[in-house]
Amino acid sequence: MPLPTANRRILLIDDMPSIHEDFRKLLAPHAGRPAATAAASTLDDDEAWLFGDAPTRAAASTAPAVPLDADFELHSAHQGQEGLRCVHDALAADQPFAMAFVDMRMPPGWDGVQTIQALWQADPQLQVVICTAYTDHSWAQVMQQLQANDRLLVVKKPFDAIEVQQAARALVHKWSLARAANATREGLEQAVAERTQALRVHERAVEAALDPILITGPVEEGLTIRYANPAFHKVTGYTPDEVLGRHPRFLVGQETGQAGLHGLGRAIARGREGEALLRSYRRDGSLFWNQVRLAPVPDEHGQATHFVGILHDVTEARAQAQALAHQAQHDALTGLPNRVLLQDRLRHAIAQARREQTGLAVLWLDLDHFKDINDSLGHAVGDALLQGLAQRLQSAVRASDTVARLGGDEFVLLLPGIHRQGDAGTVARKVLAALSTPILAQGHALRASTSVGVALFPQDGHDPEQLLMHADIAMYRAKAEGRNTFQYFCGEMSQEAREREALTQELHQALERQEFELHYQPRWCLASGRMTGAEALLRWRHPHKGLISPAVFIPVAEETGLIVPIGQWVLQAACRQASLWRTQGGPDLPLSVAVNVSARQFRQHDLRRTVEQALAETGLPAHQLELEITESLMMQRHEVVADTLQALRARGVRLAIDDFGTGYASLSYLRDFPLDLLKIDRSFVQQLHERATDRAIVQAVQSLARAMALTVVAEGIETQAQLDMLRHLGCDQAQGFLLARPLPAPALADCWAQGPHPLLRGVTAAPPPGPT
Ligand SMILES: Nc1nc2c(ncn2[C@@H]2O[C@H](COP(=O)(O)O[C@H]3[C@@H](O)[C@H](n4cnc5c(=O)[nH]c(N)nc54)O[C@@H]3COP(=O)(O)O)[C@@H](O)[C@H]2O)c(=O)[nH]1
Repeated sequence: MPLPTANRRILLIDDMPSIHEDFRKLLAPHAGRPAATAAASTLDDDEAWLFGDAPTRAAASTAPAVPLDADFELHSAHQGQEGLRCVHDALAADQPFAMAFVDMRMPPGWDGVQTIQALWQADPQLQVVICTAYTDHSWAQVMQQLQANDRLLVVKKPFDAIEVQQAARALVHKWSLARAANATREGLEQAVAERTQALRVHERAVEAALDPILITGPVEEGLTIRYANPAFHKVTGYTPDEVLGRHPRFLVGQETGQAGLHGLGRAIARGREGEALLRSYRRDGSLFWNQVRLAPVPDEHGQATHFVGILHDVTEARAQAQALAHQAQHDALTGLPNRVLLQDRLRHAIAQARREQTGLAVLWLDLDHFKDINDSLGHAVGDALLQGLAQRLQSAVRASDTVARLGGDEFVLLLPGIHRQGDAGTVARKVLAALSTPILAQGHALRASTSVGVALFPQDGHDPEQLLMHADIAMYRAKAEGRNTFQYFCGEMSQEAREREALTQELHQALERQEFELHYQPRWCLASGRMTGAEALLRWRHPHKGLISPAVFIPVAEETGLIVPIGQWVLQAACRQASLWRTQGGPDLPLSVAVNVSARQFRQHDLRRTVEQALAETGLPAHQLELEITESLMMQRHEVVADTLQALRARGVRLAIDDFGTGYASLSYLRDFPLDLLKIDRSFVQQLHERATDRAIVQAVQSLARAMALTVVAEGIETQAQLDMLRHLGCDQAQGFLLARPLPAPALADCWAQGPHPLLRGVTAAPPPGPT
């Protein structure tokens, strides 16, 4: 530490003014003298100037003064009290005196001893010279009273100039040294205090840390534990006493071959930091995942004297991360792999198939009529069905196969190691068979038939996207083929899929551009031969392709949901037309109009409101509107369908079952639903002559309907023979190409105007024939 700037401030306390003069000459000879004089002075001049011829000076002159390299700064006080004030003032101004010359006898004030005691009390650093010719006390007593003789010199009068100067020089220098030593000591003390506090902070941090911390000795001493913080005990269950002196490896139990341990070992050997994830064990034997960070503590030569190990129990975080990863790759409802994981597995399976020169199959499954179940029985039942289905599928295939759910009712099976196309078909059949037994879903035994599309690697695609797309396309074909079946992908299907997509786009546009129109197929009363109503049949007047049959686009409209807005339009247009006929023909033209309503319209739309709106806007009496629904609709949740039908019926709308006899529903719906008409499907009509069973069915339907006061309409009559037979069988009404094809609205009005149908004029219905 550098010496503080030299302090040459001296305080002289003496009651004799002449003494002050003498000291000034001796210690500050240049003060008040012109610089040139001072520079030119010689030793003799100085002596003469200093001591002159005063009595005390005569004695002093015996020891001539040495020229000073610099003046001292001399301050005067003539009494002890005054001297003390000077010391106080100097300290307050942060300009302490380095030393003081104090006269021993200064009547009437304090004597030298009292003065010095007071001065030291104010400034313990002050160096003091007692100046005296004699003393009232012995020197031993003086020294004993002052008790600090290392800061005290005695100069006896008469003064020796050299002695005074040397005392001044020496004590001023001593003051500076003492001051520097003090500063150094204080600095050191402060550094030690700060360091101690810093250590306390670090120690506290280690103690308070939530993560376990271990400190070991060096490798040479076996890397044994020297310290374990409280968190170590909390996390592992081991007390410090149980671990001190042990190698930290004991935490991994028998699992000393862990890769992480090798990594840490290398870091320790190189004296570097290391990190590893270790399977570790608590005192109670339970596993915890331990993220260890190890840091050497090097000495001044870079040698590690200790290692600090910070342990982090990541068991929970790891479990959460794993759960999240699982969640990201699995379907929450069924727990099956989702699309992300499926694609990953598919990529691996393709790579493996390539390596092993084998094949694989992708089966795309879509539940038949799942939406009906979901909407009619509720989502909880739908979910339970999907869960049951997931289990069924898993047990139908091998553990090495993947069953994934892509969402909704779409599942995919990935079958690696398929060598022949037939093998995939075998699995598809197995799956269909597995689903043939009903699945119990929240108390409902549901038969979940499915349509399956099969795509094979390598022939149907080389990457996951292509294979999935082609399996999906094949599934659509399976659906088109009547569902509950499977189809292999073939090239032409891609074309079909593209066409279906294009058709969907065009249907959207058709709705916007109002390219739809309705044709009306009349229905005739077999007894009177008069037209009773007409079935509204949708047509699409395509700007380039001409008139398109609904058979082409209705299935796509149903699939895509477009049937809902299209159906709304049909209902409006049919009611408007029937109302127009009524206006034109008056009450004499009480034609009812029949509108086909698809199951999807029931599902996705508030049909009651649509019907109500159509009737209200067109003014058509409700009893002139007939809604044709299919038997499959009856399969849906009874109460919902029944409620809607009841409400419509209560409103006066008539209800007909279309294609009667082709669905799978139980006949109980005839009892449960408020029906008005049964329309016998044309498949029974067309072979009436060839098939006695069809005749029997028609006859049975007729009897049933009569018993339930329902009107029976036979549709699809193409020949006179069919007409005759139906008349014999007692049908109420007839519809078919024989009588009239679907007609544009104006043509239908003309047809009505012609009165009873020529083929039905003057004929009365014959009694039903006997059994054949
Ligand atoms: N949801 C809706 N479905 C509709 C609507 N309009 C029609 N459709 C359905 O489209 C299917 C095909 O209808 P279309 O081509 O109009 O055929 C109808 C008749 O033309 C046809 N028909 C009538 N008589 C005969 C016949 O003697 N021979 C014969 N081969 N075909 C005949 O039958 C169809 C009417 O059938 P159906 O509805 O079952 O009474 C068809 O399924 C329509 O339902 C619509 O607006 N919405």
